[in-house]
Amino acid sequence: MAAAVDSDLALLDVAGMAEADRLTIAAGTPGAALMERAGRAVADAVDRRTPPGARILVLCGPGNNGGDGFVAARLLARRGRPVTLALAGERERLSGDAAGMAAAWTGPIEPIDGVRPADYGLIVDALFGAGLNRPLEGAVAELVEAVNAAGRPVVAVDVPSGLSGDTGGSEGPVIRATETVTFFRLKPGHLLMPGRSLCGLVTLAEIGIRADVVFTPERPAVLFRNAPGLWRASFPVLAPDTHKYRRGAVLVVAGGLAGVGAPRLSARAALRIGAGLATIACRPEALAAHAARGPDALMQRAVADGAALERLLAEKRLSAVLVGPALGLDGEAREAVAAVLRSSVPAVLDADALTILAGSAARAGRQIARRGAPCVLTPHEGEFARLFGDSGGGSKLDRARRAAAEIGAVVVLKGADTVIAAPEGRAAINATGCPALATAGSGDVLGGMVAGLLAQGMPAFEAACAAVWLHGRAGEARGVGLVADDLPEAIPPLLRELQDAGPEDWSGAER
Ligand SMILES: NC(=O)C1=CN([C@@H]2O[C@H](COP(=O)(O)OP(=O)(O)OC[C@H]3O[C@@H](n4cnc5c(N)ncnc54)[C@H](O)[C@@H]3O)[C@@H](O)[C@H]2O)[C@@H](O)CC1
Ligand SMILES: [K+]
Repeated sequence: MAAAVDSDLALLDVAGMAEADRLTIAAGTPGAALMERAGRAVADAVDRRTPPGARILVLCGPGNNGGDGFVAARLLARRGRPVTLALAGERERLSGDAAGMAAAWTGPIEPIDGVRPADYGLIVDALFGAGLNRPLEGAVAELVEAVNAAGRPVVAVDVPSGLSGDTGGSEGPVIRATETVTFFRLKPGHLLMPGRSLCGLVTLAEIGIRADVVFTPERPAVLFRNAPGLWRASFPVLAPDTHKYRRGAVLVVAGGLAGVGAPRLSARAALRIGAGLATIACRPEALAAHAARGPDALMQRAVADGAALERLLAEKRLSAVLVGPALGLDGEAREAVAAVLRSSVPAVLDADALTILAGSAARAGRQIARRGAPCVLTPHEGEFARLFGDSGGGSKLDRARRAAAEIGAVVVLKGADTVIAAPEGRAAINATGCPALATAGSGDVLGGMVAGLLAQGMPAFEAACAAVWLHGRAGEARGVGLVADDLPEAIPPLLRELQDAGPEDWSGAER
């Protein structure tokens, strides 16, 4: 993996950020210098958000997050801002750089009880950041509720207080921020739900942490936010002399008459994302129904049983297979999933195929290991739970990563904060998309997009990340009122946008 190329998109969890801090300090940058720059970034965000006369309330906690708050307060006061600073805890108990920054603050330090957030034009939340280790309670919890009730703009330092930077969750009250200023790299909690919706705008500030010291070939980034920079290098490009088989042939394994629509959405999406050929393998009784519906570019083949499907899967020119959408759960459906798992074609398992594997992740893992071709699983939370149970618990990121390692396949755990995890440990969190994507058939389109990219030779993790990102953007492009049929049609303009931007400009399309 090209760690250097991807490190801009890296995410750091709490432990990773502490390590980045430690390595940078060991390489010669004092911790106080980092804190000074962090505080300045916060003060700059406040300046951008408030008119000069607005009263600013800075709420500081007992650790380094509070230290950043002391710096911001000092700089804002120096810029002529009316600043009130309140400290949760006792000043004498501050230590290290935070104590140094408190000493440099020459204004009064108020206790937090008695502070009325509604009296201020903006509130800086520097109560707790990466060091949060238990739910907020007592006076601090009440203060957080009062801040949220005041309805004033809130600039949170690093993460909204009460939120876990690792999981995006909280077990007690949590600040609802207008903007969150974080440092060096985003944290998983900024992207995972509900964290993403509590952070407001997330601003990333460079504070002098050295990427070249933090990410090295021996210690590459493994967590990422999903953006074109993560997969652009392997995204298919049409060769001038290409032909349809070289572009890749996708087989979508469908069920009977009752499920004609879903596999067609998948096949259409595979074609739209660039596969040269898409064929639907269906039960004989469904053949006429498939043939009667567009688009004419789609092919259909009747397969009477598992053996017939195996012959199709053995065709040399086939380059990816998708099984699951509206497949059904009967004996024939089971045979189809087994045939795909025995084949050596890059595969996407979705929907009913995942339900068929429910409770047998270990056996499926052995089959996947034997097949020696990439495999991508695209469960939503329900399918994931049926297949992997709680997968050891923890955050959505933790669960997806453990599941991918367990089953030896790329796992796409879908939702507003889709996580894509590879078996060797890499994972990405996606932030494109919109609630309108929660509609029937949307997942079938995604499965087809992954299969279409696999068919074009994209590695499984990159194919899954690209498909998820583009699927989200397609949803945004169509917006409210979309139906799944719209999504494949929204793909070509996105491909053109990416193509026209050129590799060096793709960062402009990142989100
Ligand atoms: N890691 C880095 O590279 C940098 C970190 N900085 C700041 O440092 C922060 C992390 O600092 P700390 O590790 O000191 O952690 P925090 O400042 O987040 O909080 C730690 C303190 O809060 C207490 N605490 C935790 N949860 C509590 C709860 N629920 N109720 C009451 N007390 C609680 C802990 O016992 C500890 O005293 C970051 O979030 C960031 O704002 C910046 O100064 C710049 C550089
Ligand atoms: K905070």
